[in-house]
Amino acid sequence: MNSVKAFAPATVANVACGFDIFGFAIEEPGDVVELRRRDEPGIVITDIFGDEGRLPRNAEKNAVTVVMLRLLEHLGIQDFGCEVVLHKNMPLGSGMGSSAASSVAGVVAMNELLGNPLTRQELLPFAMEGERMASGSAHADNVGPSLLGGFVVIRSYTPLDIFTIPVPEDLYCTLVHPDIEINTKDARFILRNEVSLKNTIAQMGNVAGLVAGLMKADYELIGRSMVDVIIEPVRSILIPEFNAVKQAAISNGALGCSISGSGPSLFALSRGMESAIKAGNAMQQQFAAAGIESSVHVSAINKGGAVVLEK
Ligand SMILES: Nc1ncnc2c1ncn2[C@@H]1O[C@H](COP(=O)(O)OP(=O)(O)O)[C@@H](O)[C@H]1O
Ligand SMILES: N[C@@H](CCOP(=O)(O)O)C(=O)O
Repeated sequence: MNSVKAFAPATVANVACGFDIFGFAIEEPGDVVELRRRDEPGIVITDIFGDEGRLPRNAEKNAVTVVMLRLLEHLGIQDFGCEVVLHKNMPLGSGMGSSAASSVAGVVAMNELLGNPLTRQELLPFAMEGERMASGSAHADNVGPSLLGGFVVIRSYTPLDIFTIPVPEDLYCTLVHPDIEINTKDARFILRNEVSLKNTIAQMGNVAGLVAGLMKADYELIGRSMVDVIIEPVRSILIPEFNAVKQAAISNGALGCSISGSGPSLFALSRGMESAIKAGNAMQQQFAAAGIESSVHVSAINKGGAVVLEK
């Protein structure tokens, strides 16, 4: 095989109460990567579209290629050469798992080009290395769902224990990206290291409630459990109009609303697509009233994750 094209979707990490342990992918947008074998050794980024020239062309510094380098090292493959073209289909520092989508598309495409030596689950640690490079932390709540699809739970990081749980068929996500940028590294740096016992108890109740609500298709329970008493109060300060936009979503029928990943995007979950569209319109209008442009994506939960488009 000489060339491969792969797609990896955007993701919503944390899902309110599950900092670093919950995430799901949406259908669109997603990054697309094209790999083409070349005779000379080395991984070379030949083109990146959609990044306004902002992303590094150095393979060690770009999330899409650093994962390929680590995979080749692990497999003991030397003198391998390929050209990489990245189609960057989402903004950087968006809270939509932008770096993760590149890492996952990169590692899936490379694995395919090599004849699939590793399973999807086995690719996860390599995709996490892209997150380490981009944000200083190898968190799996974006790369996990982008790679595997479904609603992902990371029970443990050491050892890595990750699984998916079922979600109700009629559950829809509204993802609203205001036209501002927040770096995940910065948004992690401002978090406190200590959590009170009172907040730990509240958060654990909501984590349990959200898992049970999703598995039992209990929409009311899902909504009641989308409460984050630890991270959201700190990070929401970085997002202009956060409270008003969240309120707009809930007043317009969303089950719950919180920060997507480290922000600035907000996500809401709703029962049914119509309700999700209505919440999205209200959220966008609220941002617009404050002079902030935003884009809205409405999607079911993506069950399959990354896909090989061509080979
Ligand atoms: N292929 C890539 N796509 C997106 N960001 C990348 C990529 N490669 C490196 N980065 C770096 O990662 C950082 C953005 O990642 P992050 O803040 O996690 O964004 P997001 O919250 O959207 O995932 C930026 O510093 C960017 O330069
Ligand atoms: N759990 C991470 C998720 C970051 O998501 P991103 O989409 O902002 O990269 C965190 O909250 O830091």
